[in-house]
Amino acid sequence: MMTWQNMDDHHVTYGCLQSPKRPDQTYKSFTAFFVMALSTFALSSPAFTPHRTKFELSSLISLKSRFRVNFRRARAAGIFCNYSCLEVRDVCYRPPGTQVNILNGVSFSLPEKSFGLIFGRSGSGKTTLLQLLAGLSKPTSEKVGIVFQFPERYFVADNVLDEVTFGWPRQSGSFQLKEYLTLNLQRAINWVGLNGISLDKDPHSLSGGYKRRLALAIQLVQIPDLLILDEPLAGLDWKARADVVKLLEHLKKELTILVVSHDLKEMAALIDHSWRMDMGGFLIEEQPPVIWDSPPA
Ligand SMILES: Nc1ncnc2c1ncn2[C@@H]1O[C@H](COP(=O)(O)OP(=O)(O)OP(=O)(O)O)[C@@H](O)[C@H]1O
Repeated sequence: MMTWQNMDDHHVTYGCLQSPKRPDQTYKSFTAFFVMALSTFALSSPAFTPHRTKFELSSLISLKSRFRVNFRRARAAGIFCNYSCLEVRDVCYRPPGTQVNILNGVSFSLPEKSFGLIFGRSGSGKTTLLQLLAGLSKPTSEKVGIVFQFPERYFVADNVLDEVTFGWPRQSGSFQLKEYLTLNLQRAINWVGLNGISLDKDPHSLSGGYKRRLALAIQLVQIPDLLILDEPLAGLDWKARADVVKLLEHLKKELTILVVSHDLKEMAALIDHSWRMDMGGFLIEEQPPVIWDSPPA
């Protein structure tokens, strides 16, 4: 296991982290996409204020080469990294200015095109893990889509089209990328069932369920190999919740999905693998206690 400590005193240790990826794909930089994802969704944790988001992005870029070194060492140490599997090994995290780890030796693997759920008590470190995965997965993954809690709070445009294309390259030299994104846009809109909605519509005027669909569509334009969702049902009424669950059921056939949620009963039918995050940031493979209407306090 290697230790990496960045300039801002984040303390992260990890052994190996590899995202789903087909063997025939070559590594490419998706910095533009990542900037788009993170600038669209300002992250809710104090560790990820917009100010910090900017810092994290620059850290990620500098982390890239170190990460590759670490990856090779991890393999040499006997950690198996399957190219069609998200593999996380021995991840620890301690925020700046603190002496206690929020995450402690977190390890898990999630096969391609399967649905993983992480559940656990408030404050156990679930969101922190997703934030870390969003950052650390960048150097080795083709495409990772991330939708954090209440993404609609961070919509910035006054029509659906501008919202989906926010952050797309504007300079003339990137025509090919724009063409690629435009072709994928229609597919993403169809995938989430937004095709009945006018692209002129103000995203803030959409219903709760449709706002969530829009947030998913923004990520799906890139056809991510891994889609990470933090509390995708939070704040929705029963109909919108049922619609989003149905949508996830559909997406699960196409993508690898990792979800953090307290809505265990509604997620139950989707789950292929699940883990409980215990206080102190310890992750344990476990079936969710679906007999409860809501998790115990
Ligand atoms: N930058 C930080 N500095 C100090 N403590 C932090 C920082 N970021 C998160 N924490 C603490 O880490 C713990 C885990 O937070 P996190 O948001 O990951 O929990 P969670 O399991 O996602 O909770 P919930 O289910 O309520 O969303 C909390 O006690 C939180 O206060």
